[in-house]
Amino acid sequence: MDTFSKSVEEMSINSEEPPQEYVVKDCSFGSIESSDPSPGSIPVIDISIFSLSSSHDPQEVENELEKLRSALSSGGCFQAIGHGIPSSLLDKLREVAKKFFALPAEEKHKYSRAANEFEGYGQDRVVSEKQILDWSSRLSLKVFPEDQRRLNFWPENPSDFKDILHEYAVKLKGVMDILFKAMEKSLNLVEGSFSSQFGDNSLIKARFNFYPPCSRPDMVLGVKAHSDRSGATVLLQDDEVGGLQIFKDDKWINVPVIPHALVVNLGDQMQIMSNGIFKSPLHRVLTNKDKLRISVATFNEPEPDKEIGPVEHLIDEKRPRLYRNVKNFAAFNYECFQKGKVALEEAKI
Ligand SMILES: O=C(O)CCC(=O)C(=O)O
Ligand SMILES: [Fe+2]
Repeated sequence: MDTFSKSVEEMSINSEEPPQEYVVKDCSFGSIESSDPSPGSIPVIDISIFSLSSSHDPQEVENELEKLRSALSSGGCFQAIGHGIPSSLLDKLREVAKKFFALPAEEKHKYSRAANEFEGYGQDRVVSEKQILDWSSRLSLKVFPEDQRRLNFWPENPSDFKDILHEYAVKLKGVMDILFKAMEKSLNLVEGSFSSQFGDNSLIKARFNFYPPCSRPDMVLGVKAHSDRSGATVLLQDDEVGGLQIFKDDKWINVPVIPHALVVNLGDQMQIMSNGIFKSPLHRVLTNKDKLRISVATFNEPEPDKEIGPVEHLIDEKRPRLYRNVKNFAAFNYECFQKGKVALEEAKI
């Protein structure tokens, strides 16, 4: 068996030196050591204030909307508290994820992803020989629309995996709705300016990330620097182990672990819809020598066939249209990636 087909889980158990394919050589966004270890400036926003049932003072709401607008137009990222998803459910979601990744390899391979597909269990999609591989395994599942679920990829073991993911996804959809309304309000847009662009059958995809310990955290990344191709991404981090970093003001900033907060970062499609006002941040994940890390990312994407583009109200002489309309951005993004191009740049006018 060549090193290429060995899983990171296997290599981690044997404390193997990572093969060349995993070693980050020339990173155009700064080397791994260039990380700024100082506590960063990722804002924490109490989003309970944005919910319909909230009876807060209008000035207080206004202040929080301003905080949201500022977070999304600078770093493109914040930590949401007051989201209303019970802590016990978040703990259970991390628990079923841990149990799944702890299964024997043969058991997990029942859910293996086909080479050219995104759903299922596996590692990076390899598109070029020069590609540096991520030190992680993933399980990707489409959760909405519900009738598009491919349940053969949803683990039978642990037996409560499906129910817990479903319960989380339903609650998360509610959180996303609140967030989109707040984002629209924060830019004085009419309700639906962003959300209606997603269509009635918008997608929510979940990605369970597993980062086993790595003997060379100085040379290998859990996930290479990337921006998400989603509209918005909500991430449940590990409750103990950090590693996620956001590129902000030309520095890598650590996203602190707040066990029951949800990290919200925008994806490329919201940068397009907001005509570049909101940012889709570059982010990456460091590896850890001793501890494994788990995260669950959920991506909200427009219906693939729906054309999206900058909201008219955000285009004027001072801020001319930056992006053209695009559709099926996920496929477009993948195509660009294969050609070594950046999708967001290619969508520019
Ligand atoms: O594991 C994390 O903290 C981030 C994962 C991520 O960026 C992704 O799945 O797109
Ligand atoms: Fe990401």
